[in-house]
Amino acid sequence: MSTPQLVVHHDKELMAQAAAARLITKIVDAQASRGYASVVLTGGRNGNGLLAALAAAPARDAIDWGRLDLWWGDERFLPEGDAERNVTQAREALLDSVPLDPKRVHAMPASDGPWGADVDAAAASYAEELARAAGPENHGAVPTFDVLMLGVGPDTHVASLFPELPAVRETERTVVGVRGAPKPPPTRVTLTLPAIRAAREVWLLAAGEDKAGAAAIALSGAGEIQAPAAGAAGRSRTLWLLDAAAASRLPRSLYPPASP
Ligand SMILES: O=C1O[C@H](COP(=O)(O)O)[C@@H](O)[C@H](O)[C@H]1O
Repeated sequence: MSTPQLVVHHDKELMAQAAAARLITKIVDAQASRGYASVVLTGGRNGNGLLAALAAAPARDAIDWGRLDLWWGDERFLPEGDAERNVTQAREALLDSVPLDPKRVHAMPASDGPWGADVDAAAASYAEELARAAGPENHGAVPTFDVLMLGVGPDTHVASLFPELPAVRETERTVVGVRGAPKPPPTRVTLTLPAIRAAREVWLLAAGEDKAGAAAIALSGAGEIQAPAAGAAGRSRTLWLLDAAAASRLPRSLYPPASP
């Protein structure tokens, strides 16, 4: 696993714009070298802010939207079209305004889908969808995502991995159902830490004063069961994208960087 790197922007608007620019470059580079790119989206305010910034960026037209696979890190297990579903919010922020290939948009199941209210069956079906997309080098688990984004919650949760709940302890399955989440809605579907760690790059997004405590805890050596954000890392890069407010309680040894 890679060691976290930090980039701190002045405010959350700038953070969203800079992260969107970074994502455009990543996608364009992956498409140039491999023919397609694979990105995992996050829900939450910071993730949706990034998507809105991407929608407003003229350079978005550099992306070949038809050769982009989109997955989700987690979903609120609600009916299709519910305004609180992460996919609904992503569609509003960006996806409805770009020419994606619908077959490459892998939304997580809804609570009124083929598995009804059975969140475990819904999670298992998403795991199967991921496994079908994985290549032989991925050992049948999940594709090697180019970038996997995670909004960091004020309690250090990422995706729907909440402190101390069973999902954050999962070591075998790639996707699990969550019940009793402390943030509504209580029932969710989430990638697990093993699936997250299969990504080439993991980007953690934290903007706003309410994220300052979470960033400080996760980056100060906390365990992943107590602070799930501490366990999120990419194979080749782990990037924390913060604004100054979210970085305000980081230990001096981490930020600002020591001068030579
Ligand atoms: O519920 C969720 O919350 C987190 C963080 O959201 P934020 O609004 O505090 O930024 C998000 O990462 C996750 O995908 C989402 O389902």
